Amino acid sequence: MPFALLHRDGADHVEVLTGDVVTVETLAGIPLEPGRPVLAVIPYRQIAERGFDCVDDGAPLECLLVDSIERQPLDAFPPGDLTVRDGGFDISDAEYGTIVERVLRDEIGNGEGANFVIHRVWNGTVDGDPVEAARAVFGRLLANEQGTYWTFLVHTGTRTLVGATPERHVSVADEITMMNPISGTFRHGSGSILDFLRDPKEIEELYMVLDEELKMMATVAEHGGQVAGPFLKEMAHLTHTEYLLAGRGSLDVRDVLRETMFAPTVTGSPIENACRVIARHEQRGRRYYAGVVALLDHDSAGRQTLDAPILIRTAEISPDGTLRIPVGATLVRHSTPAGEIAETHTKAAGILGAFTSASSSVRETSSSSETQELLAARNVELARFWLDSREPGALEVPELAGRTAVIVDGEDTFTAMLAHQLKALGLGVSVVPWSAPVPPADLVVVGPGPGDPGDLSDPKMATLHALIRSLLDSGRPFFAVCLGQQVLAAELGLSLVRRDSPYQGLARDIDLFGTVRRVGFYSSFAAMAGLGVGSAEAGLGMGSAGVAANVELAVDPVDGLVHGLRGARFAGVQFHPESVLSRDGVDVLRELLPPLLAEVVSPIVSG
Ligand SMILES: C=C(O[C@@H]1C=C(C(=O)O)C=C[C@H]1O)C(=O)O
Ligand SMILES: NC(=O)CC[C@H](N)C(=O)O
Repeated sequence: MPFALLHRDGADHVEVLTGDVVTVETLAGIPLEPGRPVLAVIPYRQIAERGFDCVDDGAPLECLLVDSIERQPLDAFPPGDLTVRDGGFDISDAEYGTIVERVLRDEIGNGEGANFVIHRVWNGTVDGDPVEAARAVFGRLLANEQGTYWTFLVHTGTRTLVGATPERHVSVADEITMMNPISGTFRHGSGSILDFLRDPKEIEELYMVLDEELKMMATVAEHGGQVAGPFLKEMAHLTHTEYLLAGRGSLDVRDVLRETMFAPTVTGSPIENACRVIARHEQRGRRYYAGVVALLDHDSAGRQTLDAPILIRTAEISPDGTLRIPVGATLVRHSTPAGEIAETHTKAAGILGAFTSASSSVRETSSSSETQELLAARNVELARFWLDSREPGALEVPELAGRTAVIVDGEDTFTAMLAHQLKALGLGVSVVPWSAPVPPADLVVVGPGPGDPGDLSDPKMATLHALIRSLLDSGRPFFAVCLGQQVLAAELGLSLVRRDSPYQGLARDIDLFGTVRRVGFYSSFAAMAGLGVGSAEAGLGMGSAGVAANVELAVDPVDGLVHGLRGARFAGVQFHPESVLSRDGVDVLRELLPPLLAEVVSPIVSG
């Protein structure tokens, strides 16, 4: 008989759900009707619905069609007894460390993205009835774990999932959509929480997933939103750092689930390429790891609701007693194999501890005025654009108001954030994929994207080079961001270099055409100023006829790499004005865009 036990978000009770289970192929196939909640167990392979790569292990999308929900007190689920044997990770520490090295060198170092989560699986065998074992563990997690978003047990008849996940993936209630990026992991007893909070790797990791989830929010909360945090997420064995994002949207909750498959905290960014990187380096399916369990329902006013935590810190027990506990770590430019190996052990320890011992000893309260100060300091240099709410029209620029922009997406949904910013400046904005024709607009924006900008055997790069060339030749106004900027620089005759140390998820102050700007980078490549390295104007005699003589470069005085460039009808920046890391991103757009549209007759106006 299928059932689920849910202890949600610190409630004083457990919800006991029963009903029948159906298997569906797609998220759109989840049968959602008023008056009958559905608990859907969504495997990672579902990400193929977005057209993204994954190793297909055939794990089914199962839905519990809920007939009854009963509330029971927490003490109705005491910790129980069980035995686990033959345990160990499927890939050794050494093998995992080798994968970490490879991802840092071949992927992050090569412009494929900023952060990637690679998992490994602790396998064992549970003696006796698997459902009874899962109940015993559920009771132990209720008693011993803390800071969980959901502690739960789902038994679909064919499989049993039991876990204590800290992380809300996405929720919708009262028309408010919320997401909760959690990243940064401190193992209790491993030193000082203050050192953890000051560690640049842990700080940058959280910013990167904040950026990636803001991209998702820009799609699913189209009416705008706000960021709260950072906060500490204190669990029994470890403490994480987190932000909470809230916004207003109007999508069907199944579309919200599809647009957010799956969290960057368990995949990476940019997400589409992260899925390729994961498939390439993991070479096996993820089953339910990094997927979600989702409760879909309607409220008393008939509006849809959704509550969906991420399937991490979750064990799967098969009918034959096979136990799987998958865990992963976020790999970023500062990662070390030893550090990430240790992190997978730390994360496994919470849920594994519930299988191997009835009590949990480690528990710490880390919050203090010092921790609060360190957390608060993290927002000081972030973009107020994403942190504050403002009156409609507050940022409008007269030269841009009423004009149109089309953003060409190079496989990084930073374009959704750019679209928000350009709309705030007054532009009418559309976004098209790089593979589609570019429709008429006053301004073309060539967006960021993963990959090596010089690799013309890559169809995306070839297309973007051709696009930039035709924009240069036609004199149509355009703006280029990151990958777009690299392609633009190459078309202007500058050479591209791979940075010794990637600028993936890095904020810094730069001199941009005479003004100091704090901006965020997500790049491994950059253009090198040809002549006159170190000067702000090195554009003369760069080769490519016609345009080069009038190009102004913003060059880093230390390494001679180009942060930005501009001509009469175009401008490009190597950083991301749309990133939450770019405190001055909107100001840069307000400076660089209006001159591009000066004296241009709108094709819309001229018909
Ligand atoms: C990937 C996992 O956890 C995620 C990754 C974290 C990190 O890298 O610091 C922290 C919390 C989770 O968002 C996992 O538990 O398997
Ligand atoms: N964000 C981007 O556009 C990155 C561009 C390029 N792939 C690099 O890493 O340099």
